[in-house]
Amino acid sequence: MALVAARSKSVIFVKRDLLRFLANGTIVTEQGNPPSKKRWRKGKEKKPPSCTDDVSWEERLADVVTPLWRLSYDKQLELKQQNQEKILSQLSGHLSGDSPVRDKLSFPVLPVLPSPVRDGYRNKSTFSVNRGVDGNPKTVGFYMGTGRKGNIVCVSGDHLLNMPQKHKLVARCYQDFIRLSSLEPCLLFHTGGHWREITVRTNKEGCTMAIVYFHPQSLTPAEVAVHKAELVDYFTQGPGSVCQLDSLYFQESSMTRCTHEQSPYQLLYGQPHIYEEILDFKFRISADAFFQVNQAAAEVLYATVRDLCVPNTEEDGGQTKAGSTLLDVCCGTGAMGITISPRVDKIIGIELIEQAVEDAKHNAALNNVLNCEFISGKAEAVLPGLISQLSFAGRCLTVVVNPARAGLHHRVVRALRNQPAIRRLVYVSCKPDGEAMRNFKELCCDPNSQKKLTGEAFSPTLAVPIDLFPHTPHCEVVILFER
Ligand SMILES: C[S@@+](CC[C@H](N)C(=O)[O-])C[C@H]1O[C@@H](n2cnc3c(N)ncnc32)[C@H](O)[C@@H]1O
Repeated sequence: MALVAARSKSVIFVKRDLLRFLANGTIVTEQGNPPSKKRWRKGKEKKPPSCTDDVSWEERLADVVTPLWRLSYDKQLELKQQNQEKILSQLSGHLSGDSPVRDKLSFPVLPVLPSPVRDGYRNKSTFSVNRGVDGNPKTVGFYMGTGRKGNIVCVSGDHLLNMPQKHKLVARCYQDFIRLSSLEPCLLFHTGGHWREITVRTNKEGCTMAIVYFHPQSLTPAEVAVHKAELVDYFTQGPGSVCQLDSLYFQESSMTRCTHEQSPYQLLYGQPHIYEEILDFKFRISADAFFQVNQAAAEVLYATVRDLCVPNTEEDGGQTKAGSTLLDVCCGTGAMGITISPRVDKIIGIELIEQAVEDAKHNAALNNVLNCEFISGKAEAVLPGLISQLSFAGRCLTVVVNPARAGLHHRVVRALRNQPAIRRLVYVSCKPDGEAMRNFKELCCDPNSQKKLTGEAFSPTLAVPIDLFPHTPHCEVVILFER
């Protein structure tokens, strides 16, 4: 599903830009060519096929998942820079009342900070199960096409540049396991079957967690238990032991995505958590919790966020800013707040996923950070009341927000905008041209009593793009708003 979605807008945009970018005689393939018998030529010259060439399924998949893979990393960064500037000039244009004009930026956009690791950087991958190119319905990889059109093809991700070897190995073993299993795969929910995706999480040290998703259909718990035992046996004693899994989870789910509360993540084997290090802080991550997918680039991101939230601290000799509070909205496992905690008096984090909040509390204690408090709930439900309860006399209130792609709920934007104690707001987004743009405009527009945006307007004063996703068109951007 995710892949099908990823294929839409951004891929089309990149195709167009790639064509423009490579205009000097290089032809970029079109999507939708028929499958080819040509095999993937690993290690050979990356020659882009012409529009008339047959294109292998592997190449087509790489063009969808990592559409910049043919470009040098410098060219990828150049393209991302242009894209970020184009998106952010929309905001400038909107604020000045002009139509958005390219290059007309009213605030600086720094050069994209590169990812320290370019290949195999992902620490989390989810592989689907579907019909392969050879028609085998027990194929583990990434699928293209849609169920509605009946043209789904699942292709192994072994050649994808952003995927680490360990994730590929676990996916291959899972495919081997389900091919041995007597149960059918669950290709479409309404047509039955059981084996669904597998998610693999790894950390810098190579620890590995696998989460298998399973549709129980009408199986009894005792029948499901037999297949869970086979799965454990395969990965601990059988051929899958080559993966050296540190944890094996199992989730029985009859929906596309279930939270732990809706259907618990069952630990079948090993350690309940995976740990990651960022800027010398250690973080526990639960099966269900969000964590940035590129650990090395996440360090660049968190250092940037910290410096924009609490600047000049180095010059102050690393002193805590007296009377300062930081609100970390959509805080996940607490990584942003905790990495900023030495520089402020108090951190308050808000997060929807309960397991992530538990992780955040644990992480504060794990790092001996005593000035953090984490609240579980929807930011739109928690924040308006919280902001009105806090006393700000003489206190400096800074906010960092890092919502999911859906952006911030308008009640959150309203509460932030209408609290005069907030002078600095740092917005972190992996999709600034989507719902986040609506948030930016509401933070910065003239006061509007109809929309209940009565507080003084913010202005964007600096943007720092950071490349967390080499070979893809995506980029994280950190925008500083001040007033
Ligand atoms: C992009 S992640 C950022 C997490 C964290 N800042 C980090 O760097 O790891 C977005 C987070 O927002 C949480 N979230 C989504 N909707 C939310 C809401 N309405 N209220 C609070 N948190 C929400 C998600 O569970 C997820 O942990």
